[in-house]
Amino acid sequence: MSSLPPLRIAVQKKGRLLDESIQLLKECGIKIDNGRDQLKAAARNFPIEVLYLRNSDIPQYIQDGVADIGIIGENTIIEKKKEVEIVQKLGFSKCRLSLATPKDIPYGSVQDLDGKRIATSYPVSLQLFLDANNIKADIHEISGSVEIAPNIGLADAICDLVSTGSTLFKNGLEEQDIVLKSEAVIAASPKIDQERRDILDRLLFRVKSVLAARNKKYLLMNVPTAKVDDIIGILPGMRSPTVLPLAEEGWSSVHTVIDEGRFWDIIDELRTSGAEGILIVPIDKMIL
Ligand SMILES: Nc1ncnc2c1ncn2[C@@H]1O[C@H](COP(=O)(O)OP(=O)(O)OP(=O)(O)O)[C@@H](O)[C@H]1O
Ligand SMILES: O=P(O)(O)OC[C@H]1O[C@H](OP(=O)(O)OP(=O)(O)O)[C@H](O)[C@@H]1O
Ligand SMILES: [Mg+2]
Repeated sequence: MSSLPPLRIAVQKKGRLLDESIQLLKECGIKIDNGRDQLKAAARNFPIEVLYLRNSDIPQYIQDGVADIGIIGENTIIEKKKEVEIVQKLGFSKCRLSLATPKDIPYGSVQDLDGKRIATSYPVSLQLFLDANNIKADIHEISGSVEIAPNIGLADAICDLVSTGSTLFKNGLEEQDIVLKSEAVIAASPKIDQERRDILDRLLFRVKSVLAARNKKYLLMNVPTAKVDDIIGILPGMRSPTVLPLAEEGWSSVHTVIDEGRFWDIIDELRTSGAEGILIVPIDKMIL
C-alpha cells in the first residue's frame, strides 16, 4: 500500500445512487473495507477513502474540499449552486427535472404557468427556468411526495424528477416541459491538490475503461472464407475486424466488438450470409 494521501470520495449514504456508485468502484478493482455505518471507509488496494454522506450535502463538501470528489446527480449540483468541476459523466441515474400538470387540465405552453403555484423540491432549478422564460409563478417548496400536491389543492403544477414517468402517471399528472436533464457524474473540488489530482487521473482511467465496456460485446463467429467480405459489410461501424484462418480449409474466424443492442439487429443477416458458431462474450474492461 502506498503512502499517498488518499483521495476522499463522497458517495450517497443511502438512496438511488449508492448501489451503482459502489458497483462502479468495485468494477474499477477497488476493494472497500465495508462500513456504511462507519460513514468513512478506506480502500485496501487503492489510495481512496469513501465518505458516505447525505446526497444533498455532497456538493457543499466537494466545494469546500472536505471531499476531493463525489458521485452525485448533476441536478443536485445545479440546485445547490456549487462550484465543482464535472470530470466524468457516468451514464446511470438518468432522469429529467420536469414540469407536470393534472392531465385533465388543458396545457398549451409554459406561459400557462404564469401566476400559478408550482410545488417542487428543486426551487433553485425551477426559478432559473422560470426566469429564462419570463414567467412569474409562486414556488411552493416541499421536500418529498411532490406529485401529490395538485391532488390535495396545494399547487396547480409540480416540478420534480422523472425517469419512467410512472409516478406522474399514477398521480394523474402529465409531463409538460423539461427543466433540465441529469445523470450521475463524478465532480471534483476546486481545492483538490496535485497529489490527489494524480490519484483522480488514475481512477478516471479505470472508470473510463469500465464505462467503455458496458453494453459492448465481443462477437466471434466462424465464416466461410469466401463470405468474409459479406460478413464484414454487415458488421456495423467496424473498420477492421480480426479475421483468422481456421484449421479447417476454407473457413475463417471473424472477431469484432459490437454494441449489444445492435447485435440483435444483424443476427439474421449474419446467419443468412453463412456465419456459424456465433459467440457473444461480455467485455470486462476496454482500454481506449
Ligand atoms: N426516478 C429517478 N430515476 C433516476 N434517477 C433519479 C430518480 N430520482 C432521483 N434520481 C437521481 O438520483 C439522485 C439521488 O436521488 P435520491 O432520491 O436517492 O436522493 P434524495 O432523496 O434526493 O436525497 P436528499 O434528500 O438527501 O437530496 C437525484 O439527485 C437524481 O440525480
Ligand atoms: O418517473 P419515475 O420512474 O416514477 O421516478 C420519479 C420519482 O422518483 C423520485 O422519487 P424517489 O423514488 O427517489 O423518492 P424520494 O422522494 O424519496 O426521493 C422522484 O422524486 C419521483 O417521485
Ligand atoms: Mg428521490
